[in-house]
Parts: sequence; C-alpha cells; structure tokens
Amino acid sequence: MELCCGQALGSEPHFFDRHYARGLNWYRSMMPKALDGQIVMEKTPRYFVTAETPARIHAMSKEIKLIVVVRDPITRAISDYTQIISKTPDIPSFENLTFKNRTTGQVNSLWSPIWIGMYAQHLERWLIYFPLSQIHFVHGERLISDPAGELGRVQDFLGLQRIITDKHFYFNKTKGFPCLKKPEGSSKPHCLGKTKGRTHPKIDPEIIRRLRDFYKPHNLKFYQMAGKNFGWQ
Ligand SMILES: Nc1ncnc2c1ncn2[C@@H]1O[C@H](COP(=O)(O)OS(=O)(=O)O)[C@@H](OP(=O)(O)O)[C@H]1O
Repeated sequence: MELCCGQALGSEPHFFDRHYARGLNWYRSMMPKALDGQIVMEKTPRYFVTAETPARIHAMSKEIKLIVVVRDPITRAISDYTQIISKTPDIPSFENLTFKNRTTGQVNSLWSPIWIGMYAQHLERWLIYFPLSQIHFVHGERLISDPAGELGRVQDFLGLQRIITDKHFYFNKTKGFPCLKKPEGSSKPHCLGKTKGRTHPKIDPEIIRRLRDFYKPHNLKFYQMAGKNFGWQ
C-alpha cells in the first residue's frame, strides 16, 4: 500500500469485533491521515469470522470494499496451530485437537483453527449485507507464488493503476518467500518478520486425508458462493 496510493494502518485495530463500544470517532482517530483521493485501509482478519461485523461495517459504509485473503483451510489450520503453540507450548497435539473422536474420525468443527477455515459459512453472513462485487478474495497460495499477479488483481478491484508489479518483488531463498525489493522510504529490501512463514509441524497424512474429506463440501460451497475455484480439492 505504501508503495502507491494510500495509507494503511500498521496494526490490527479490532474495532468492529472487540472495540465497537469505543465508537466511530475512536476508530477514525486510529486511522492514518490520507490525502484527498487516497485510499485508507486496515486489516483485522478476525472481522471475517465475527458474527456482528458485517452489519456494523455496513452501518458505517455501504460502499466499502472488502478484501479477504484465503488459503487452503488445512494449511491455515496448521498455521494457526503453529502460532498457538509458539505462545502456549503445552497444548495437546494438532491431531488431538482436530478430532472429537479419533476412532470415528469425527472432526471438531468447533475448534477455532478448524472452524475459521469453513469459509462458506462465514461468507454467508457477509452476503446478507454486501454484494459479491464489493468483496475481493486474494488467493493465499498465489500471493506467495505470484505476488505481483495477485496484487495486480487487488489494484484492479480497488480501481487503482497497476503500480505494484513484478519489479517490486524478489524471491528470498533463505526465507523461502517473496520480499519487497525496496519499500517506500527505505533503500533496503524488506521481508516479512519471523512470525510469518514459520515451519509447520509435520502432520500425519491420514489426518490430512480426513481433513480433506471434511473440508470438501465446505470448499465447494465456498467456490460456488465466491464464483471462483481456489483449487484446494
Ligand atoms: N511474502 C511472505 N513472506 C512470509 N510469509 C508470507 C508471505 N506471504 C504470505 N505469507 C504467509 O503469511 C502467513 C502469515 O499470516 P498470518 O496468519 O499471520 O496472517 S494475518 O496477519 O493474520 O492475516 C504465513 O503463514 P504461516 O507461516 O504458515 O503462518 C505465510 O505463509
């Protein structure tokens, strides 16, 4: 965002989920100042899965543009678990938390890392308030394999010129991810920090297979609702 055309808040404000009682003026005061015609953005991933959020955002603006980054819900769940154990190392294994009953293979759809990946049921609530044309889905896997292409589509969605292109990125082999060649205001390349792109624990392929079966109908419904096939099987 800083590369082109607007201002983005650096941290997650959690206004529409946690701090709504603080009022819209508090939220406005949190947001960065922008010039006329510039876009202002914030990101709080939790909004997507919080029941009250669509109505609250709609009450603020009916024309707002919404961007959701989605990745394969299984990798997302493992990533979430990796984040949780980095803070609370003593929790049970991924396998234990994933299944209600290991013998029957019944998945615990109430466990947050599993529940968040049921994208269709979250999207359903947004579509009550916003047309699909106001929601753009960023393909999480492609954001890594082709960041410029994926961000090209984001710029199109926002009605911006395609200013961010391939020349802004390079692939950092040590990090294993694309990084910015030269962020605005700096002459040095910039990769995301240590908490992004962590090594995930190895999960038994049988558990992955069970989760594939579990997510299949949810993913298909999501592709149908979003009008886009993300190819997660
Ligand atoms: N360019 C680049 N560099 C490093 N990491 C990258 C990049 N692009 C996407 N990712 C992926 O971002 C994942 C981190 O996302 P988060 O779950 O922290 O997202 S969010 O901030 O909550 O939206 C993180 O996932 P995990 O490490 O699996 O958690 C990365 O796979």
